[in-house]
Amino acid sequence: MATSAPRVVVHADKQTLADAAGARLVTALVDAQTRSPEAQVALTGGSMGSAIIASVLATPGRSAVDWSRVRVWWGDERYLPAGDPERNDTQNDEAGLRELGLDPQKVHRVAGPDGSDSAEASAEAYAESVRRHGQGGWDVVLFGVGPDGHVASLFPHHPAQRITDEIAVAVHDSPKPPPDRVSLTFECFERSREVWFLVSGADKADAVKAALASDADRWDVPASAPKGTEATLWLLDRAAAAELDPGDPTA
Ligand SMILES: O=C(O)[C@H](O)[C@@H](O)[C@H](O)[C@H](O)COP(=O)(O)O
Repeated sequence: MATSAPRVVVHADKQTLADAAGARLVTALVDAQTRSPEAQVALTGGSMGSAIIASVLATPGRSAVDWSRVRVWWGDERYLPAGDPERNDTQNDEAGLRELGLDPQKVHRVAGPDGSDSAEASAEAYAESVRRHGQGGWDVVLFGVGPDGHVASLFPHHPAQRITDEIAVAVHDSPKPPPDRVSLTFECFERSREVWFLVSGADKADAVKAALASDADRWDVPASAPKGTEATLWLLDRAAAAELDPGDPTA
């Protein structure tokens, strides 16, 4: 599948980055709804995953989106009971997701131990939901990036990232707590029109540099792998961009 080369956009600070990405997301969803009846977005956990939702909520133009026609997914989820404060969806809810006017039937949450027998069963059920309701692929996939270069719950040198021919996988022994997670796979992310990495802070600067290196290997730096078919955007604040070479064509 054709992929789009990464492009870097640097904002002054974390709040500006979140606000610009929030406005960008509103526009992307309006565009998606002019192409097809439903827009499909995959959200992320972590600090930027919540920050962009809070910014969308504060964007005046958000009413231009028909939120009842947006399908929401998560690139990964921590395998914890519904409502657990450590779950990505709970954190997104607290940031304002519930206030957007989404149709709860179209908000696809990953089952935790209260709704599935195992992380494997949860991953299989999630994959089935994607097959049933996400056939067209994602309009926008949001990723945070860890200081180790992970995306979603695909970690460097972790066997789960080697799994192909699956839509979603169970992840155990995650180096970032909690240890048990469910993640969409690299293969699944290939079905993305636009992939956006939202990265803030000096502790991420080395990971950003490594992911954008022309010889980056996904086994070492998972964030180097996902690419959109139409756009691959690295949306950074200045601190996260600090290690990029100003002469770099992507910078
Ligand atoms: O479950 C998670 O923790 C996330 O899905 C993870 O992939 C996150 O997005 C990155 O670790 C960045 O997190 P921060 O933005 O908090 O650094």
